[in-house]
Amino acid sequence: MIGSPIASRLSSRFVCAHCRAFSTSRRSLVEAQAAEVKRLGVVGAGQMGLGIALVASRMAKVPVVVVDNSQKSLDKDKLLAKDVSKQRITQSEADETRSRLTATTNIDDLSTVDMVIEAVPEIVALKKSIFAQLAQICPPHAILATNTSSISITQIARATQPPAADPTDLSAASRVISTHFMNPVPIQKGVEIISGLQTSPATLATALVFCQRMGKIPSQSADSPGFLANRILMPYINEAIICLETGVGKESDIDEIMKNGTNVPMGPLQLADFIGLDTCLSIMEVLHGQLGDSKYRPAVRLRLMVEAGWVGKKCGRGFYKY
Ligand SMILES: NC(=O)c1ccc[n+]([C@@H]2O[C@H](COP(=O)([O-])OP(=O)(O)OC[C@H]3O[C@@H](n4cnc5c(N)ncnc54)[C@H](O)[C@@H]3O)[C@@H](O)[C@H]2O)c1
Repeated sequence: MIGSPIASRLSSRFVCAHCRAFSTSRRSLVEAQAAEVKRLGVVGAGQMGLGIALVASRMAKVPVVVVDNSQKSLDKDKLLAKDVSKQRITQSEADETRSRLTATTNIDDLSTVDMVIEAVPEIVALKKSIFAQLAQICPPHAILATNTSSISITQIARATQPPAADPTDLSAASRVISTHFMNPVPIQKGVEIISGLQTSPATLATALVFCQRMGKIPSQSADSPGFLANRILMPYINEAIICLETGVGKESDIDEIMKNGTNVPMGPLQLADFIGLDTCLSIMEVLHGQLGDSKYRPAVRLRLMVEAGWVGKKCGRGFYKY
């Protein structure tokens, strides 16, 4: 979809007055095609899903149904407490944001949403099974979005059709799209929007407009392994891990030189810990498997860390201890 009329309509930040007028008319075309999202569903209440739910509630002010198969993930008594104590948000804003969230372990509770965003772990079979269920449970107009970091949207969309179904019946598949939010969702402005082969222009328009209502700045990528953000970011992180395992540098030196030398808030190993080493490994496997180039081979140390269960900040240990 890169370069499509829809792609160009939102990239009007640095254009001349003439082009801006042109883009504005394109933007209204998109807005005209977009459906209003009055109620959102989120599947997976981990670090990304919870962030998406909070930002949608706070910024777009929509009720959000949050589904997770683990009650532990849904028990978030202290949600937003840190933001209140750091004065990033007032107590009443936090109360209002929380009041729009409904937590449940029952995926059938998504039967009344206009859009759902899936954020379960980066496992192909799991995502496919969730989308097969969403196609059955959600209303026939609902947008079915995934937060996948690397899995093909076309492949996920195909999972909404039973295996024996006619592949040209796009009633559900045309509503599948990726809204790939960046971590941490409340802070990062960027979101990558990726259409599969089956995605309709109306689905794209609805996703673009809703992400803007959430206060995000969408960029579009083709449905290609890793899309844009992880095609660039993950080989960088993987190379940092190879530098560590081959003794080119130790953790602190690798992170400090990249932090102080490229003006990023954290170095690649610390960033990997924040993303989750399990997620990093899954993405490298997708890049390696689907692009077939040995330059995407996951670092041996990355695989070992995941095997040890040291998957980063979320478990208390990764390249650093938390
Ligand atoms: N972590 C990042 O930096 C990052 C950034 C962008 C995109 N992503 C993508 O977002 C997705 C989620 O990543 P995360 O880091 O939030 O993972 P996470 O492990 O923090 O959370 C996943 C959640 O999904 C729940 N879950 C598992 N199976 C489920 C099921 N069958 N039904 C309902 N809930 C289920 C788990 O209980 C957990 O709460 C992945 O696709 C990942 O690639 C992650």
